[in-house]
Amino acid sequence: MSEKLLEIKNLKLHFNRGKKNEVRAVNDISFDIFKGETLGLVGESGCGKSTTGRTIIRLYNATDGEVLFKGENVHNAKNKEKTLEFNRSMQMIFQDPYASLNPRKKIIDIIAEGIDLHGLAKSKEERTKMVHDLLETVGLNRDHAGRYPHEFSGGQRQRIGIARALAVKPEFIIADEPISALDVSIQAQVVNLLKKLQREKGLTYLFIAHDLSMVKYISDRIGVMYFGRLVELTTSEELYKNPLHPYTKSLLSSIPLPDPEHERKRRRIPYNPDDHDYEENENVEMREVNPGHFVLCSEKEFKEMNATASQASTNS
Ligand SMILES: Nc1ncnc2c1ncn2[C@@H]1O[C@H](COP(=O)(O)OP(=O)(O)OP(=O)(O)O)[C@@H](O)[C@H]1O
Repeated sequence: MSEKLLEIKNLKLHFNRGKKNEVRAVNDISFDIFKGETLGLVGESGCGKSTTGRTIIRLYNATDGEVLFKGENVHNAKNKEKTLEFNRSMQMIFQDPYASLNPRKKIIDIIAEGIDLHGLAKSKEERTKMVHDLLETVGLNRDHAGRYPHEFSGGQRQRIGIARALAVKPEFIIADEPISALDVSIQAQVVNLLKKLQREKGLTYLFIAHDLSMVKYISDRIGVMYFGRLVELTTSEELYKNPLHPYTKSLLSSIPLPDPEHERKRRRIPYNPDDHDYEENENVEMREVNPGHFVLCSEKEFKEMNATASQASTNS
């Protein structure tokens, strides 16, 4: 899993740029996404997860920085064909499947939007067959093609959203809180469908979530965001076992524990951002504290983390 599908380099997205009240929704973040992996992106509401996803996929023009897809800059495509190819290769699944499905369109036309746009079907029959196959792929059936969005449950609508994304044979899918609007009983079904599709089609996911237990289950690696910054990035296992950034520690301590006895004693570890002078301190960057484990820190913090890590390994 070492081939880079996407490289996000010093990406920035500021709203109201140049004016007062500028919101640095994405503030200089860099990371790679490897082919075939699921990279989870977590953090509290408003930290910039959705804006990061939307900027990667070009729903927003980046204020600064680069997004490379297979080595090519997606914000600066060299011609119209390239732009269309990026549009096709990178798809998005949204949180609220109802809001993202046109209520006046039949399911067949919703799913076939991308097929039509990219001219992927040679005939009407082929278009219909493609939609029928897609419906079956996502666990629905061909009879659903002639119905309208309001005739479906939340989970079924999300399956329709997934079929629409798959219709153009993408390589990379951003799933932006795809299960948060669904009943808990349905959430695992949709996540399992996404995992199955990933295995079968070799898809790569950026999975945006604030439910920390579900994101652990689906992700190979997880990035933690705080106020527009990526503060930590490592494998799911390592993140939960050995969180290093104080904000990650605080965020993980907010997860309720299943055992009522432990849950009663659980306290959220406070996080004080004033402990880090990130805006002023140019010395702060993502540093690799352990192999593959990146933490946003100053050189001083980096040395302290390394000293703690070697102390821990001496003691064990
Ligand atoms: N279109 C916009 N115009 C101005 N500010 C925006 C816009 N969209 C988002 N923001 C601001 O950018 C910041 C990041 O928002 P974003 O939606 O990316 O966060 P998030 O982590 O995805 O949150 P949530 O989990 O609530 O979706 C927030 O301060 C938000 O208010």
